[in-house]
Amino acid sequence: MDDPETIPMIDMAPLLGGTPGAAARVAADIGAACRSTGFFSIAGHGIDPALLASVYGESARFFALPEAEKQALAISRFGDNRGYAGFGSESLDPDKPADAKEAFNIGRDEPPDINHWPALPGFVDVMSRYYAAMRRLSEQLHRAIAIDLALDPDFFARRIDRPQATLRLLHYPPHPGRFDGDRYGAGAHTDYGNVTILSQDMVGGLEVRTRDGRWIAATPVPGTFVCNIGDCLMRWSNDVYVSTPHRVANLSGRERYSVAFFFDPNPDALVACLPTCTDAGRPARYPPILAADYLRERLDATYAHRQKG
Ligand SMILES: O=C(O)CCC(=O)C(=O)O
Ligand SMILES: [Fe+2]
Repeated sequence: MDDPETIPMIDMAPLLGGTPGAAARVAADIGAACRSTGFFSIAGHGIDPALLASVYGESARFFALPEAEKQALAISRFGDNRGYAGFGSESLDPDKPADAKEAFNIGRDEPPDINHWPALPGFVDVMSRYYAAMRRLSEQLHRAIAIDLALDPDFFARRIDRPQATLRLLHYPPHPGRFDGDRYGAGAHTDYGNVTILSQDMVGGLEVRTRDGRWIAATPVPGTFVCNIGDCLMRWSNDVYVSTPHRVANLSGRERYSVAFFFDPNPDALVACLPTCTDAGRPARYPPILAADYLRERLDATYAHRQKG
């Protein structure tokens, strides 16, 4: 479990329907991963494979739309982190050239639904169902995290019931030109929120940096998701959990599609050092901050169009 070379595979089924003892063991496994590499894969998660297949189908249809139709939905037109991010609009690693990818972001769709949807029949229904399923899974992960951190198992529940969660469809064309180690599909970065749940196709290309600085492949495994801790939960847990750099290089010569779900707390959740993550030898390292302010800070650093001056 603590081998920094591999991303552990955790069967979530006992957490969802097992005895309290079995659930506690899953929580402990998740916690061990969150403390070491900050990455783990999950099986037994209960997500319908047919729904996931539909998400990939709709995603491919969306990215195949004419450029003008996609640009009409550009995030930069709306400024609310929803919509289309075209090639060159984003540098996850600000020291590198823009990422070789395009993306489409969907935020919470409870009324009023302020997402910028493409005119594709079926798209909204599929994405809304997947968003809801990912939200439930994120809540279950937070319950496990609370158990692992010796908090009330429901500690996070009322802090994540209006989450700032984003479903993000991603498309990486074959890497442009010869790979020179400079331009990535997604430059090295950490995620911003609490947890990310990622589905990737079988093409591969996601890499994770180990604690000792080497990059290891997060090899695709059918029917599973890759989960990782983001900076917000690292801060909340006083660095007990780690948010780990990762990147994507699509050197396969094929198109790569992935689907990320970034789950961040309620805007008004106070991210203040968790009581069980501090003691005399480990004072709180960060001042409290509202989750909305923290997320805004981090997004501003990524999107060129948000940068002022
Ligand atoms: O596409 C992937 O496999 C990972 C994407 C990612 O890390 C991100 O968008 O934050
Ligand atoms: Fe990421």
